[in-house]
Amino acid sequence: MTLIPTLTETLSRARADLRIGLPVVIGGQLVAAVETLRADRLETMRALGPAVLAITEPRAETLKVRVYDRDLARIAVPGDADLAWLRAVADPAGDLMTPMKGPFRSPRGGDVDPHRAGIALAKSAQLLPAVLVVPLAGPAEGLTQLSPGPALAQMATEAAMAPVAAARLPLLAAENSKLHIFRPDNGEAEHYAVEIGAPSRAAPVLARLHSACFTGDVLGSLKCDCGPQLHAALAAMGQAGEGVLLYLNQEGRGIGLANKMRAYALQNQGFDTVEANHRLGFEDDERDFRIGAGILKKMGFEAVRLMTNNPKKVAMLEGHGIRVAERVPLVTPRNRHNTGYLDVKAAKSGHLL
Ligand SMILES: Nc1nc2c(ncn2[C@@H]2O[C@H](COP(=O)(O)OP(=O)(O)OP(=O)(O)O)[C@@H](O)[C@H]2O)c(=O)[nH]1
Ligand SMILES: [Zn+2]
Repeated sequence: MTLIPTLTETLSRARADLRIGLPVVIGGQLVAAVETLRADRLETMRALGPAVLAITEPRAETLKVRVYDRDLARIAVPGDADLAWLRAVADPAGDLMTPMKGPFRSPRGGDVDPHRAGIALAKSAQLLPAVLVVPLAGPAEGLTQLSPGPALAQMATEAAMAPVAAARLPLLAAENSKLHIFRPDNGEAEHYAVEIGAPSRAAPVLARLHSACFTGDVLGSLKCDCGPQLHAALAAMGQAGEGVLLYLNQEGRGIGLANKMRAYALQNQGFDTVEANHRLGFEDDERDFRIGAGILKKMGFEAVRLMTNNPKKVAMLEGHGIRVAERVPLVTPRNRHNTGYLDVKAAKSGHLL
């Protein structure tokens, strides 16, 4: 029994630090998220040594920055660059109005795991994936400290998840329903499971893995198909008398609502849903599907009849120990606002629509 924080707990602190604008120390480097960095902290950091801005490969592609480190790129921060310059590299909002002017100088060689761990933390904090990295010579009192290798390994490991509470919850679609709450031990968002009826654990259960969409699920946005899919899935389970719907808090395919709104703003400039994610520096889909598989297993389900049009969800579930006995299509009506989005999902993401 010890009071010293575990690596998972330290990572959770580091994520919170980046969100509020505090740098963290990763492998002797001071690392700060560009999105939340304050001007006075930037000054303090720059006084310590040569500053490097680390961005992801998709963002580097947009900015025509050389990528020497596979999934990430480094830019030497010019002497006269201020916070606005850093933000313009990180945030594509102004790319078309005021394009960033290169050429960018890209350092090579050396250990980039601190940069990589910093970007992974920024992503998991749902910030723009861009971090400022400055070498640190002396001690850094009060700052969270991490070793890059173990930090990266831990972040790639499946989060432990525990059931927290459950209660009966009569729904319009099915009066005999129960809501279960699951909490990951890494400080990330809780996820929910709606259990309808009393499905047998011995046969494939009618299931839906639904990713949170505040705009579609709550506001009735016409830009996507999420709201109608959520209600159609619950209605189908109500009609069948049983089923399980996981409501996974992976808003915006895992990038968070703020970044999804940045992506929508880019879509208003003419980019499609996949291009917008890339310009922001994200992959098309940043969701961790092990979470859904883990919750199903925790609830005692081994096989599902999965309501989805996304073949990747089927493959991911099968890859993580849940047998998909059948794929049940979940096609909802098109409208003039979502038809382009649905076409792009079919063309670029392999959705069967
Ligand atoms: N980044 C981003 N996320 C979006 C956009 N439109 C919708 N989303 C998110 O996409 C996710 C859709 O999730 P799902 O409906 O579960 O997944 P799906 O991969 O489309 O697959 P199925 O609906 O099962 O066929 C939600 O988290 C939405 O918030 C967008 O333009 N950009
Ligand atoms: Zn949606």
